[in-house]
Amino acid sequence: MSISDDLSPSGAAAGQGAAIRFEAVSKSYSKPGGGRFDALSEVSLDVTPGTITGIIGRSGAGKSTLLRMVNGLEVPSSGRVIVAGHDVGAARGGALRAIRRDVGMIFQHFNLLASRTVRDNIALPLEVAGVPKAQIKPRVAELIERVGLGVQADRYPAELSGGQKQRVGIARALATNPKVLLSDEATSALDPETTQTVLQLLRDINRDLGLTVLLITHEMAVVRDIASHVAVIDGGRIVEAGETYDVFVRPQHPTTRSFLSGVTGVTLPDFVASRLHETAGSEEVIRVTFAGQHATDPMLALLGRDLGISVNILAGAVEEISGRPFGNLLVSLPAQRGAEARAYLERHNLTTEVLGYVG
Ligand SMILES: Nc1ncnc2c1ncn2[C@@H]1O[C@H](COP(=O)(O)OP(=O)(O)OP(=O)(O)O)[C@@H](O)[C@H]1O
Repeated sequence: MSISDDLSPSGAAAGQGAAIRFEAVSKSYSKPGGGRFDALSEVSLDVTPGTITGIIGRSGAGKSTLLRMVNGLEVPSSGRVIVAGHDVGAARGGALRAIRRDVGMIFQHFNLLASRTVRDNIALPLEVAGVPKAQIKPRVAELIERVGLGVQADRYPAELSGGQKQRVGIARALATNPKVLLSDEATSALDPETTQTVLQLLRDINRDLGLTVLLITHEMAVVRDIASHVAVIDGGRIVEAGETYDVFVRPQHPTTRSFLSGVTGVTLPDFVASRLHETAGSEEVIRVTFAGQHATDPMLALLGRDLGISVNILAGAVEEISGRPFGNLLVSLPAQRGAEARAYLERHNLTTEVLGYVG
């Protein structure tokens, strides 16, 4: 059942166009010793229908609080969360239940019932929704097929691997045909290989069902691998948001940069990192980011040819984000020519960032 079948029209005009809209959402909690603590401050974000959108932040940044507002598990202290045109915080009773049917959720620790088989875990939301038994059976079989658990259908959670448990979680979340799937660190407890298979399943579901996926994570690699859009949250505020590719290529905020330094290739070799300092030295160490068609351009060779500046390559990688090439190089060059070299590279649409100095 869709939300609109069940809800009063009062909120219907709100949040048009966005699958989920956060409108100046704040949340504060009482502190044990008195006073208030702001877990979220004035968060505004539109999640485009059909996208996979990642919210990334450190522990305590407010990710879970934000996610849990989408299905009404948390209520904003001020502001509104609009899902498919309806104000979640204002919904009660049948209206809130309808929203929850339209918003599936998967969890880091799977949250399966140990006493129920795979089949019966997946059936649970349908039972709760009052779906007739005769309809539950074929629906569960279809879901088991979709997540590739045919062999395990009659096993209990304790007999499954982490990846299989998460597949059950995904099937259960899809049972009521939601429009939105929330993912709360769904791959954080899984090894890298299993993570990739679960991310692939989420991608397939997003593509095949046109479902909007909103995921929270503290790993930029997850965002890179799956999300078309990303919002970076820091201290309860969104500090940067946009298409993943743009945020990777032109990160604006230091928090975004620090998340990116773990994934975009390229960590400084130890022998350079240990000598790096902030005050001027004879060699400047810079990060050069290449995007789109420039990823394969021999810009550093041109720098030598046009300006006579020779560059040492310290580390580098070219990868693909949202199907587009993206390269990242760490180089050192003579510090007295640094500004000139960076201006040249920027003129050729590369992005540069000074990391420090050696010598
Ligand atoms: N019920 C609550 N009462 C008081 N403080 C809370 C409550 N829930 C969350 N907080 C606080 O709000 C802040 C944000 O918590 P939240 O769980 O949203 O962060 P998070 O980014 O999801 O972190 P993690 O990745 O560690 O789960 C934290 O400082 C947390 O301690």
